[in-house]
Amino acid sequence: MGLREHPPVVAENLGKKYSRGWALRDCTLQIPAGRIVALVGPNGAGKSTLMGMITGLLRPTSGRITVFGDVPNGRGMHAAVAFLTQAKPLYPQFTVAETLRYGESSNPGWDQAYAEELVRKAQVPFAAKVGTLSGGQRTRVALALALGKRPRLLMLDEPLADLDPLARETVLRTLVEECRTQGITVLLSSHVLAELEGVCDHLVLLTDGRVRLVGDVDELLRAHAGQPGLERLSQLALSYLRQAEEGRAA
Ligand SMILES: Nc1ncnc2c1ncn2[C@@H]1O[C@H](COP(=O)(O)OP(=O)(O)OP(=O)(O)O)[C@@H](O)[C@H]1O
Repeated sequence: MGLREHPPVVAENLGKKYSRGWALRDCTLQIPAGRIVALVGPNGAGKSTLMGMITGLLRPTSGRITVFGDVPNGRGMHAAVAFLTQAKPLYPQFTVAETLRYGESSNPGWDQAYAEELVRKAQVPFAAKVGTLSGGQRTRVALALALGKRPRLLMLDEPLADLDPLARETVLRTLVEECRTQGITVLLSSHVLAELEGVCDHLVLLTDGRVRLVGDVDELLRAHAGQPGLERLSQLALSYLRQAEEGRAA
């Protein structure tokens, strides 16, 4: 079976236990190709843990995970996956051009022309040192570095958290347009439910290390049709987050 026929992520009874207990338990889900997936859950729900197991940096304690059909081996990320976190590990002393050159030297499938086009679209000067850029500009460079790899799955762990609302909106819109055009599957973790509205077409909602809700947004909304106040993705997610919170308090 080719790369494109395997779903980007398949998890079966996946679990991760740290010294303090289970961070993720009995996680069974598929992330279908081409979707923009919202990964939602309160602090400590297990979102980063799930992403860590997709990258292979974290080993499962139980169950199984495959990424495009392969079991992550911990020896580096799957070539078809790019990962962007809030930390955006860019070298501040590098210029933007040097940063892209670094991307070229460390990624076999690197597309220099595409990465340059993304930087140009963002109007970030190639000669500027990364350390002198604004948060929004740095995010655009980090995004060019991630997309220049030509990934099939792009994972974003709260990458917009340090941006102002306008920059968030611009970066998110650009990102989604780019990924939809290229057919890239996106797994986007965010605490800002409103900004996922109209952007994400699939939802994975975790609470207390368990999958509470998963599926295409259309289908989930249809399944809750007729329930007032559950007409939108953000409302649906909020209602499940509240239920989990109330369950914990009871
Ligand atoms: N290295 C670690 N050692 C011990 N416990 C950990 C470790 N990493 C995460 N945990 C715990 O696992 C649970 C899930 O953490 P995780 O970071 O996956 O949650 P999250 O949903 O990404 O949270 P946030 O929204 O705050 O980023 C938390 O209880 C956390 O304290």
